[in-house]
Amino acid sequence: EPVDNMHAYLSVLESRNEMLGEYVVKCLHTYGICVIDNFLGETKGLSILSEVKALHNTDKMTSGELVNRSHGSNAQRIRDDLITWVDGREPGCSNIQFLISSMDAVILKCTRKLKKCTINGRTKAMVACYPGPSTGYLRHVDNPNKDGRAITCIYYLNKDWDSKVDGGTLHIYPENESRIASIEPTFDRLLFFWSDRRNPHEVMPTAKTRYAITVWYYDAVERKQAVEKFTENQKPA
Ligand SMILES: COc1ccc2cc(-c3cnc(C(=O)NCC(=O)O)c(O)c3)ccc2c1
Ligand SMILES: [Mn+2]
Repeated sequence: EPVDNMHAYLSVLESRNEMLGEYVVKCLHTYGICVIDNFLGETKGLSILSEVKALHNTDKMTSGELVNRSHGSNAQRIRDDLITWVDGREPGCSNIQFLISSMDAVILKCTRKLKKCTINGRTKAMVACYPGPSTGYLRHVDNPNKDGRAITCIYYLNKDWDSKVDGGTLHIYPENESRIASIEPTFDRLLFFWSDRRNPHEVMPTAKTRYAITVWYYDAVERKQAVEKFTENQKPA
């Protein structure tokens, strides 16, 4: 019966998220990085990709440019990605919303098992496009100054991507490690890594358009302190 099938489907999904959560926790504790391939499957991945392309083609994305102010006028471009923030309820973003819920479902299975961090919230989803050709994004740390972000979660949407030809590899330089993690932004790939100084990383120049959707998960304690500090600084003297 359809209801029984739905129950069966949901229990399979539940146990898959349980298994994925275990894997993510183990990888983060061991390497600080975790890659899951074939996260949502071809059909769902393609429907998310079509929504992202629509955002790009209807000029919903703006330059995330973070110009290096210290260079003044001859500002050196650090990155040339286009971005837009979505919470998933916008029209034409229902598949992006499904992705965000799927990311949340895995993180929910991790949060009790992660040592020294309690995940209690997240940012909206940042839909990013590195337009080919692009300079990529110079080496940086997502959260260098304790703004509350604990885990970076990136979903890649690039079909038939060959980094030897197309570039766009994400290099992560885990501190205390001599090895570099080279992650190709391939279709339906999900990546987690600690957002703080443990994981400096950079996006190599890309020859063609490169799409990704990123969500940052907050650590409850660090986020509370960051918000308190921010509001403290906002109070008139
Ligand atoms: C204040 O407004 C903003 C707006 C957008 C922002 C975007 C980033 C960001 C950080 N990291 C990456 C990255 O590492 N991508 C790795 C990959 O795509 O494989 C990336 O693409 C984008 C950081 C700060 C921002 C601040
Ligand atoms: Mn980053």
